[in-house]
Amino acid sequence: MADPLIIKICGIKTPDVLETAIAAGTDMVGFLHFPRSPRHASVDTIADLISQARGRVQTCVVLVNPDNSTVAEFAALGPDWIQLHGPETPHRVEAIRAEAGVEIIKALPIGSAEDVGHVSDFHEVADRLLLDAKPPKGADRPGGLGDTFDWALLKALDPSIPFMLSGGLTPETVADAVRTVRPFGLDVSSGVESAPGVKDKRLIEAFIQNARAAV
Ligand SMILES: O=C(O)c1ccccc1NCC(=O)[C@H](O)[C@H](O)COP(=O)(O)O
Repeated sequence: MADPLIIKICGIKTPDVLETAIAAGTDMVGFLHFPRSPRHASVDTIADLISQARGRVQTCVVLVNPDNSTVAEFAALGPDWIQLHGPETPHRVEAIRAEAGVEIIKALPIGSAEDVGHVSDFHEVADRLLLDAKPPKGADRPGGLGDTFDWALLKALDPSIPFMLSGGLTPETVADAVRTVRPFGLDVSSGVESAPGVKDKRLIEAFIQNARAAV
């Protein structure tokens, strides 16, 4: 039997959307703290959402290049994961992992063969890797842009490195992504929204259903 596919619905900021994602069968949920994002949630909101999700699905707080006090503040809320979605170096990821005492997902931007070459630098220092589309120059945030990258670039990746796939996935494209790329997990944000930051129940359900049917 194939390993179960791990699905993470990212950028949840309200209790009702959290309930929708859990009922639809997600494995993980992501809460984002980055004020420039349409998916930004305050510390208090994230604390409440983590409490609501605890013991039901895995929770992940997404941070961008956080300082030590920010890491400590969010680690104290008791998420299962902290996702680092900025330009953190391998050394910094390792330090945050030790400091937080929480498992770490490192998101890595992929836009070229050179980017694929850097993935192995993070294999030992993070608990999971998330490969996402590299944002265009001048983008106001490093993720959640709904852009896809060229999955063929991943043919050059060391096959012993497991990863989650992200970047522009939608209910229409997710089955192809699962069959073509064979990631152990998926992450989605824009593709399950009706407008930036507004999650859509039917899109969440369709995404999860189509992803699981493709395994
Ligand atoms: O979603 C954001 O606005 C965001 C902002 C800053 C850092 C990370 C962000 N998103 C993190 C994610 O894990 C997204 O789900 C991932 O980039 C995929 O997004 P999308 O292409 O919209 O599905």
